[in-house]
Amino acid sequence: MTQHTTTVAGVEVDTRHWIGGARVASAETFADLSPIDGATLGEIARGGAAEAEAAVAAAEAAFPAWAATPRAERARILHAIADGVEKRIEDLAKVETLDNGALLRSHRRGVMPRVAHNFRFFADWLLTLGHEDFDTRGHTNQVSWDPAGPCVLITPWNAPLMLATWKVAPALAAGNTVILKPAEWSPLTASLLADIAAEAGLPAGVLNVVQGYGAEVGNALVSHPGVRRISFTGSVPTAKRIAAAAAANLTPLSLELGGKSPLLVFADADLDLAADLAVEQYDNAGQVCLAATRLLVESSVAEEFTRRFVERAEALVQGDSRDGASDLGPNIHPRQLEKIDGFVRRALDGGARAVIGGGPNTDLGGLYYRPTLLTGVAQDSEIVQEEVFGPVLTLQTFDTEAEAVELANDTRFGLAATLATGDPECAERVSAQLVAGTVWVNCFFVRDLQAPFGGSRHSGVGREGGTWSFDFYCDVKNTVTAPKGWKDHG
Ligand SMILES: NC(=O)c1ccc[n+]([C@@H]2O[C@H](COP(=O)([O-])OP(=O)(O)OC[C@H]3O[C@@H](n4cnc5c(N)ncnc54)[C@H](O)[C@@H]3O)[C@@H](O)[C@H]2O)c1
Ligand SMILES: O=C/C=C/C=C(\O)C(=O)O
Repeated sequence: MTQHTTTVAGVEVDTRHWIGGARVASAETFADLSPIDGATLGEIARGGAAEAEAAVAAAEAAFPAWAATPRAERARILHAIADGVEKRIEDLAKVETLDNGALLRSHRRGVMPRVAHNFRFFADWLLTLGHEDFDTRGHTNQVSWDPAGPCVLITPWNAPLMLATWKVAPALAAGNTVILKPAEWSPLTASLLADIAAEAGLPAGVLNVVQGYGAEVGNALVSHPGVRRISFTGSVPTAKRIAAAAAANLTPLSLELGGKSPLLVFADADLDLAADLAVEQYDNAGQVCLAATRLLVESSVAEEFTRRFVERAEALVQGDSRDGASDLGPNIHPRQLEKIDGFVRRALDGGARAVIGGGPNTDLGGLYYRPTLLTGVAQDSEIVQEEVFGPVLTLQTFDTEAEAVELANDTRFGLAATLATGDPECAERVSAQLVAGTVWVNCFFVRDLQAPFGGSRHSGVGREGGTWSFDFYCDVKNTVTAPKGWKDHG
């Protein structure tokens, strides 16, 4: 008999889909492995075209009633989901850690509280959306935020529940129904979210979770003509496939993609702060889209900066993600480790030098890669141009502000940039010239959910966050009403 649940870190997780308020199995399953020790965490339902069809049908059927639910009631239910997340932070943190290998302490303290905040923030923001009235020659214009319909949300494995709920919450708040397809390398917390949402009173069919491979059920979902919005976070090659599928139905898209973001360190920077910011780029074993993986340092301080950076990087503890002393856990999957090592090997063969790291951590074995810093890298080399998505940074130097900007902008990405400088005018001048969705000055990863978030160039299409999320997830309407007794003689 097929098992429909698995117990992970003492937490029972349903391994089936959640469609129309019911658990649905598939004939086939796939194995979900833990990056920490390679253990099989569960056999997960492997959806295909039939499950995609059923999920879209459920989302279509649930849409009219949810769209007609008063905003205050939708907001109340989203807050109840946040309450449910907060009650289960420990369960969610433990399951996510085993599933994607990120640090347990980060999941407990930062990520899962942020998941709850995603729901609270968009519930509250919904209630602030105005009916902006304005006047045109006596006529009133009234802008309204109408729900769009079923939304397909496709998410990656590097921060599974955080990145999923950053889309689920605004999509639901806007009055849409949702089909969430989590990444196949980290499917578990999405299933727990389905339980939490049902317990919070979210009506059947409003949130559906479909498991399986991108090329199978993912492709069927994004190709479906009944879908009104597709929001995707993931890699550039997948984004191109999804955009092509969406084009056939003209389905509006939001794409949050990869990056190769710079950290610019100017000579007048607080070098301790700059080194702290640089070392932070190893967080989540480098599997962060926003990571500033290219350190661009003014020549006159490069040696001193490097010394302070290396001192900090060498103090990082690599080990089991459940251990509170660990700063860096494993990478997600053997394929990812091979990919990371391939980038580093080719860079070293091409003449780069590893200041620290440069290969897998053979003391720990498994999927641990040593935090790596490469110098002697050419601007047009693969290691400078392509996203590694592992704990690998490069360091290049510059002599002038203009050169710093030129290097910073010289990739096909434009997700984020971080500046370390003591001169606010320099920060302002440089920020104005950078191609990036977010620029942080003397800080990193400070995220206010009302801010626009997204990437330029190949880092994405569109922005989400605050009103930008509702702009995407709603059919925005303008109703123009003539004054009483008005006749157009025009
Ligand atoms: N900009 C951001 O906000 C952000 C945040 C996190 C990660 N990322 C990026 O995500 C990437 C890492 O994630 P990944 O390796 O999981 O990305 P990926 O593109 O391989 O997969 C992402 C998701 O897309 C699905 N998918 C794959 N093929 C599909 C298809 N043909 N149709 C529909 N769905 C399909 C996968 O199953 C998965 O759920 C990195 O490039 C990273 O920079 C971006
Ligand atoms: O790995 C990428 C992390 C992205 C972060 C967000 O999307 C966010 O903070 O909302």
